[in-house]
This record gives sequence, C-alpha cells and structure tokens, in this order.
Amino acid sequence: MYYETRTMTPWKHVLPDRSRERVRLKWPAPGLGAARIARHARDARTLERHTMERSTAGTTAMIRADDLSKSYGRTQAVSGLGFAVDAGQICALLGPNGAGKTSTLRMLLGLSAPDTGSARILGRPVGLGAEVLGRVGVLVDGPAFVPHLTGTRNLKLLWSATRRAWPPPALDDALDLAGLGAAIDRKVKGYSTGMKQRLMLAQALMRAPDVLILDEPANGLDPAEVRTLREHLGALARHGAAVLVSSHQLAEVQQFATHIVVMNLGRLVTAGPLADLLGDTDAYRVQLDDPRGAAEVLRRMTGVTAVTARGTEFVVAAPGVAPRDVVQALVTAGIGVTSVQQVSRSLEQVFLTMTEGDTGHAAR
Ligand SMILES: Nc1ncnc2c1ncn2[C@@H]1O[C@H](COP(=O)(O)OP(=O)(O)OP(=O)(O)O)[C@@H](O)[C@H]1O
Repeated sequence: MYYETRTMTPWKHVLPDRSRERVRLKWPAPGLGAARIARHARDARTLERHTMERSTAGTTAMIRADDLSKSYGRTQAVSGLGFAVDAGQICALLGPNGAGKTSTLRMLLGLSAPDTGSARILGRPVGLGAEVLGRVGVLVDGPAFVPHLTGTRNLKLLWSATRRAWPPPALDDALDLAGLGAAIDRKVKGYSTGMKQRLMLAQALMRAPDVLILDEPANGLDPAEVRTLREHLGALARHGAAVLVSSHQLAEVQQFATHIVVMNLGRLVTAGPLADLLGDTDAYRVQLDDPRGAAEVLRRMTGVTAVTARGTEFVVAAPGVAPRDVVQALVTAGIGVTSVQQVSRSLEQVFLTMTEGDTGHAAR
C-alpha cells in the first residue's frame, strides 16, 4: 500500500510487496475438500497470472487510485486522491458523511469517469464494462434485485452478465455466508433489508473474486452476521484477495482491517497499516500491589511526563521509556508490579482527531 506523500504526513512510504509470497505459501488453505482445493488451485494460477501482469505493468497493486478527482457541478467530491491495496490486504476506506468514499469506489469500478487521474484494478485501467471487472466482487449502490424473482433467479440473472456457465465457482461459500436457507427460493420482494444485503454479498462473493470492493457491506446485518462477514473477508484476504471496504463502523473496522485510508472533504488524510496508525501511545497502565509511594517513584523517573492513579492502577505517560524500565524502577523501590500494559488508542479516537473541525463542501 502506498499513498501520495505530497498530500499528507507520511508514516510509511512504500510497503514491501508480498503478494507473490502469499500466493505461493498460503494456497490452498489447509482443511479444504478436494473440489475446493481444485478450485483454489485454479484460482491460484489465475492469481499467479495476475501477479505476472502486475510485474509486467510495473505495478504491484491489485487496486490502485492515482491522483483521482471528481466534481459534481460545484461540489468537489474527490480531489487528487491516491492510494493502493495489495493482495492479502483488507483496506477500510473511512471518512465522514460526504467525504467522497462512494464517489471513489464508483471511479474504481468504472461506474463513473474521473475528471483527472486514473483507477486500475489488477494493473488494468477500469471503465464501464472493462473485462477486468469480471474478477471483482462488487457491492456498491445497494441491492439492485428484481423483486418478483427469487433469490436464486436474481443471482442467475446477475451471473448471466459474465457469460459464464452457471453455477459460479464460489456459489456454495457465498450462499453459506448469506445464510438465507430456503428463503433463497422465495421472491426477493418479501426479503427484509438484512436479507437483501446478504443476497447482495452472496452476489459479490459467488464469483470467487480476486478483488472485492464493498460499500458499507455491514449495513443491515446483525452482530452475528457481521462477524460471519468479517471471517469471510479475512479468509479471502488470507487466500490472496485484495479487499477494499468503505465503512462508518469504526469498532468493527478495527477488528478486521489490515490497512486504512482516511479521507475527508474529498482529500486523503492518511493511509497505511492499521497497526501503525493505532501505534504505541507511549503510555502504560500499571497494576501495583502496593500503590503507596509508587506515584513518587514514577514521577521521579526520567522520561515520565504524567502519572495518574486510581486505586492500585496507575497510568504512566513515558515517551521513549521501555516498560521494563518502569517495572525495574518500581521493583527496585520495593513496589510489587502485577501487570504492565501499553495503552492503545481506538480507531474511533484516531479517526475523530483526524477529521474533526472540517465541515461542509461548499468551500471545496
Ligand atoms: N451524483 C451526484 N451528484 C451531485 N453530487 C454528488 C453526487 N454524488 C455525490 N455527490 C456529492 O459528492 C460529495 C461526496 O459524496 P459521496 O457519496 O462520495 O461521499 P461518501 O463519503 O460516500 O458519503 P456517505 O458516507 O454519506 O455515503 C457529497 O457532497 C455528495 O453530496
């Protein structure tokens, strides 16, 4: 994954491309049946071909946005956006309402033409009807089913656009995820919002996609369904797919994303591995068996900038100080230490800090 250094404060420049490694080492996944292994082997060959295409094209990204801009009348929806997603990554595209996420996804899928810049999937430029889009599982613009047809008939109809024989390669897995049971043969007009969303996900996943682009896929799903979706996306990424998901559910994103792209007012705010973003806070939560005198010991320590105590728990802000030094200082002073934990930030805290204060689109 990379980002445009001119538009943001960098954390990491270019990440190593491990896509070849992943394809060779992690395929097929252990514990699969013979039919699935055969299918995965075929898909692995396909991925290998993609990898070669990427090498030939001199680019490593499965999904790539370069300097994308899009305006609607006087509204600048997206402005000079650049990022990329590699094989094996689950990248969450985050931003407040109106940040330009859907506009970006639509450009990446050839559903709308950028004013400037380019969008590439598997190294190929995208446009309406581009062949490469046959390798992409898509959920953008919400469920679009024919209401008087059954779930199965709708899936067949959508699959017919690929001109490939029914059934699609990953139909069983996709239907497992959708969990519609007998309802798959009932008319879609009787489906709840969640059922339609799950059918739409099945539609995106049934083609065993190499790339998945999903706009708010967890909308309308209950917590158990969200967990199933998370596991499914994780498995796909482990098998070498690149996944790009827009979401507002930051706690959920924190559980499954490997990378994030944050945008606001159409522009890139930051991008990179999630772990780097949440990072170390240089603060420790220390449990003591005897808090008396501990505050004094900690405050005297070089590098400690703040100490707050609640009962036997202390939070110690100590930039650049190793946890073992904190423990050593306490133990040397005769204070027993039960546990030391690094204080971590939530994605929500980080996101709000990055995006707060910017409102409206009129001035863009
Ligand atoms: N077809 C359109 N015509 C006019 N304006 C549009 C169109 N599509 C998007 N916009 C405007 O572009 C800006 C970005 O919209 P977009 O839907 O891409 O943001 P978003 O981040 O997906 O928002 P949300 O999270 O609310 O879905 C908004 O100001 C929106 O009103």
